[in-house]
Amino acid sequence: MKPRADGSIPPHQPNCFGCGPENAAGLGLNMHVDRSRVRADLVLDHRHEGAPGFAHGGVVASALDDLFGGVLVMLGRAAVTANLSVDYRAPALLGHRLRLTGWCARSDGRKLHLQGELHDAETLVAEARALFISVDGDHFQRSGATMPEEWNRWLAPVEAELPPSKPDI
Ligand SMILES: CCCCCCCCCCCC(=O)SCCNC(=O)CCNC(=O)[C@H](O)C(C)(C)COP(=O)(O)OP(=O)(O)OC[C@H]1O[C@@H](n2cnc3c(N)ncnc32)[C@H](O)[C@@H]1OP(=O)(O)O
Repeated sequence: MKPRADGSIPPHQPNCFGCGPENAAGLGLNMHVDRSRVRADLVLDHRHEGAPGFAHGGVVASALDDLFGGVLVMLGRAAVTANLSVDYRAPALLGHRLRLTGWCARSDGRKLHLQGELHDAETLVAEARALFISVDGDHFQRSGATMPEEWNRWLAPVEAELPPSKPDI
């Protein structure tokens, strides 16, 4: 799995909660590569509500987690979230166009240290740090479900160091 020629990132799989177009309960993220970052716009609605008019914090965390899944595609690494930390800086308002940005701060063997931000125009709404751990195909066999064809190439183990990247926002 890799970004398309136009920089857009294909869904992890059609039913992915974050980016799958066939998941009616999903967030419908459309991600794209912008230099060494991944970006996506997100408009949340009443399905995602916590306090009246505000997005649920868990939904914000899910969006950032899946955005990191887009960074994995950009990097060509198959990995899973080991740790995700979110600082909520301002309420995420329903109906507003929110912008997600994610990048790889550094890698250390199997460990990928990813960072991301969520903005509403110029307002920083949330920032996240995550530890992802590279995995191979055996990790996903445990569900017993059929893996998407395009994951096969992605799931080859990779140990090489990745160059650091920083956001430009
Ligand atoms: C196609 C795919 C794409 C999939 C993309 C699909 C869509 C993307 C969606 C977003 C991503 C998700 O939600 S993923 C779903 C949520 N995540 C999961 O289900 C993962 C569940 N956890 C696991 O399966 C496991 O714990 C792993 C794979 C993360 C690690 O297990 P392991 O492989 O046995 O490795 P282990 O030896 O424990 O750890 C390796 C090193 O990492 C460190 N380490 C491990 N966990 C942590 C931790 N929480 N905090 C600090 N450090 C940690 C260890 O100390 C060790 O350091 P050292 O001793 O080497 O120094």
